[in-house]
Amino acid sequence: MTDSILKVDNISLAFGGVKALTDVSFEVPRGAVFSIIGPNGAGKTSMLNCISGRYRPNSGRIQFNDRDVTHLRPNDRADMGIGRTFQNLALFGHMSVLDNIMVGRHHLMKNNWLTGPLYWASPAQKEELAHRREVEEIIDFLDITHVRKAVAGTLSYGLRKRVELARAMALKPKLILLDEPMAGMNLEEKEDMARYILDLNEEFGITVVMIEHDMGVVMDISHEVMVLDFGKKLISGLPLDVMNDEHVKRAYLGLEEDEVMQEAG
Ligand SMILES: Nc1ncnc2c1ncn2[C@@H]1O[C@H](COP(=O)(O)OP(=O)(O)OP(=O)(O)O)[C@@H](O)[C@H]1O
Repeated sequence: MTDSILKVDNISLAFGGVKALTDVSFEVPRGAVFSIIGPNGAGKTSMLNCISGRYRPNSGRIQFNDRDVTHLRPNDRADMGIGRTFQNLALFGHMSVLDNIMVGRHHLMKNNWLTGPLYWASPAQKEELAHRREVEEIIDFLDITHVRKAVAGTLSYGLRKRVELARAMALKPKLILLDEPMAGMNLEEKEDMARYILDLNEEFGITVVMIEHDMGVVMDISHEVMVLDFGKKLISGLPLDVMNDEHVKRAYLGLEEDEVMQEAG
């Protein structure tokens, strides 16, 4: 039996008359890179928002590590180990890279503003140092040491996306939700980001659920792929099986088989 870190059962979500998701069920194996693909408006971001707790589904159930989290708030889910990045950049542009990443760390710190005035007491100081060390490790891992003191807003788009990933990793997630991590990137930046995603999956053991439009990337780095179409699940399975599925080719890709394979590089 597969060990699933995430189990999504019959999730439905509507905005007024718009059915964003209809009875979507799937499981994400622990340790997998799981990609969600589908045309614009298919419900991909809505699904991610249901998992992170930003949206409350109208019906269905979401289990994380065998705990029902359907009714938990986003912060509680973050505490349990669900991290995320957003489709649009959500960094504090005026703050340094280091401070932006420390924000991601905040919820792990026991010594908060209440104990802040006691900063000089050694436990708080030790804790701060330990956090800094782990954050520096992430900075090193993502090769952003050279910009750690830079103001985030001044960095290139590709670098800012990497800082955002660092901030999500700082939360020490067991599961990370990535909403189009490569959108707007050039080829080189995409290749770098794909490498970091694979490494964080393999080296840090973080399970990845990712929305991505670039089929080459999806085919390259995913262990499993799910296709959404008009809020419904079309299929999920191994990348090649999904790409070769007749419904997927017709409904989503609109490509002939040889073109599909070409797209996948
Ligand atoms: N907050 C919201 N209020 C109203 N409608 C919404 C909201 N969020 C999503 N929708 C609608 O739900 C449907 C699914 O949208 P969603 O953003 O989840 O799709 P998507 O697959 O992520 O699309 P894209 O690839 O364009 O990001 C769309 O019809 C969208 O207009």
